[in-house]
Amino acid sequence: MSAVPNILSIAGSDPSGGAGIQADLKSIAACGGYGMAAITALTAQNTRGVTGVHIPPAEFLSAQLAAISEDVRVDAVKIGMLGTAGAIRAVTGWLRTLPRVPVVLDPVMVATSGDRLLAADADAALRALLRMVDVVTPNLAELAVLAGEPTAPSWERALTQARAVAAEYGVLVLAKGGHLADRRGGCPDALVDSRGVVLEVVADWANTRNTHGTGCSLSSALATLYARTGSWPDALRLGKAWLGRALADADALDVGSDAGHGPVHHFAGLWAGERPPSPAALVDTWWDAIAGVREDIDALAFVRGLKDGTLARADFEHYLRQDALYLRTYAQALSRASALAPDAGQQRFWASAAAGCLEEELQLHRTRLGSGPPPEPSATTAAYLNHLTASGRTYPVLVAAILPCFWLYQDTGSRLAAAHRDGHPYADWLAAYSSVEFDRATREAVAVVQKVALRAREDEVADMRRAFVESARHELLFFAQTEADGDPGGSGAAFGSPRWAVARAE
Ligand SMILES: Nc1ncnc2c1ncn2[C@@H]1O[C@H](COP(=O)(O)OP(=O)(O)OP(=O)(O)O)[C@@H](O)[C@H]1O
Ligand SMILES: Cc1ncc(COP(=O)(O)O)c(N)n1
Repeated sequence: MSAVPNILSIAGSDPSGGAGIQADLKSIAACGGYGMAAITALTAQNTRGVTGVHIPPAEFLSAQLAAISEDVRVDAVKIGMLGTAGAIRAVTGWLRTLPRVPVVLDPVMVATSGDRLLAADADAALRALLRMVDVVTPNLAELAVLAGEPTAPSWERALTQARAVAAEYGVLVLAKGGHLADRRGGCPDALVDSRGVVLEVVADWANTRNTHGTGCSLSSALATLYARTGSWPDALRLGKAWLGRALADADALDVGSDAGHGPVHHFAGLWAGERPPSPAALVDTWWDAIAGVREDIDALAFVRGLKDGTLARADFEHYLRQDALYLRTYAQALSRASALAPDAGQQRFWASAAAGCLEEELQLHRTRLGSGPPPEPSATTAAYLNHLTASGRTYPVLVAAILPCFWLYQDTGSRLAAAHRDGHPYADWLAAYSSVEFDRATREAVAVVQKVALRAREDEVADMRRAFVESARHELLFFAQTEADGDPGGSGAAFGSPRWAVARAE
């Protein structure tokens, strides 16, 4: 069996190419699927609105669907504009003839332009179809119609409506925040079941008029990515990241007049050399993979003592001395990442992280330890440094190895920050790792590594993930080391040598 899933869109045609089956086929291809389309309706529309709708007989829709399923394995279905109750019945009848297949329903009722795309008498048929699908993806107005309420005035209310719809129809509801009036937070979407939110993802707002067809695009991306991953939350994470890229670059296309809403750029990532979204390349899944390491870090006597202030001063100073050694080499790793970076933005980010690491974090150590001679690295420190050094051969693996030091400190630091109180003996440490600046730097580091992972080859992505997990394990061991198991003079060969020159020469 091919690894490329066959995805069927049952939807209307938008001849201007931004919404409907045209958007679906582009989205399916961009997300790594083979796209098929059974057409429910022809619209005459452009970026400014719909001027006509022609609906072929429902029997002809049934004939298209039968022709497909008699010959082609269908791995997932996306349903968009249906137009009439007759078309909906044709689809429900056809779905009953199939073996179990994942279905995403985008309940297209009204276009962004305000034009009606579903007959008023089709309501009951649509509700019957709802019971047969896995996920329904209404916008705020459609969600309100399904819930039988006025449009939600807030995101919290939308989530309550989504939960009610999920319970009534036995489906997952993807509530979408694209039409939220309050734009202070990012643009949220949430996958909701009858018990509440399963996953919420928040994207930056794209500052563009060109949002025509975002709902069509997201729902077909979801169907495709579910067929590839077998997980609705993963499909949402990947689909939302992909759509964010398509929205961010929408203005690079020149489709329609300024008065209209143009399409998103479905192939923005692919044309820039990225691969179709892949779950392995999702940095969030790496983070999930180290959940056990994170729990172990929280459970360490060292971390608990750091939090409540009971940690012995000698243990903290031993840790700090090793950390000072570590940070000098870590700054070299950051500088090497800067040297290898493919563009000026990433080059600057890593260079400023290296400078920040040397200036601010080491300052903390100097204040605490004075300026005595550097100690020898313990075996634990040396092992971590050697891992960083060995990871320095390629940029993708290096930045993946660098990331846990940001992410785990930001994560641990933000939770320890709650323990901050006047007179806390380690207040300066707690403040350094829970600062707004460190949060921002960590978010940017995650975003850069995510960008690199999406461009990397599959074997490189696997190496990146391994390097990330390995660094996370070293972080745990680093926190866990105490004076007692340090081994001054041990395998500390890595420190103090021009390690990147060594790494290159190997
Ligand atoms: N300006 C924006 N910036 C970022 N994401 C957006 C923006 N507008 C819409 N989205 C995202 O696009 C997807 C579609 O959301 P929306 O709520 O607009 O649904 P829709 O109305 O069905 O779409 P359409 O505009 O195609 O009708 C969601 O993932 C939403 O979060
Ligand atoms: C054929 C067709 N299907 C769906 C939509 C909804 O998309 P949007 O709300 O972005 O206009 C549309 N305009 N045309």
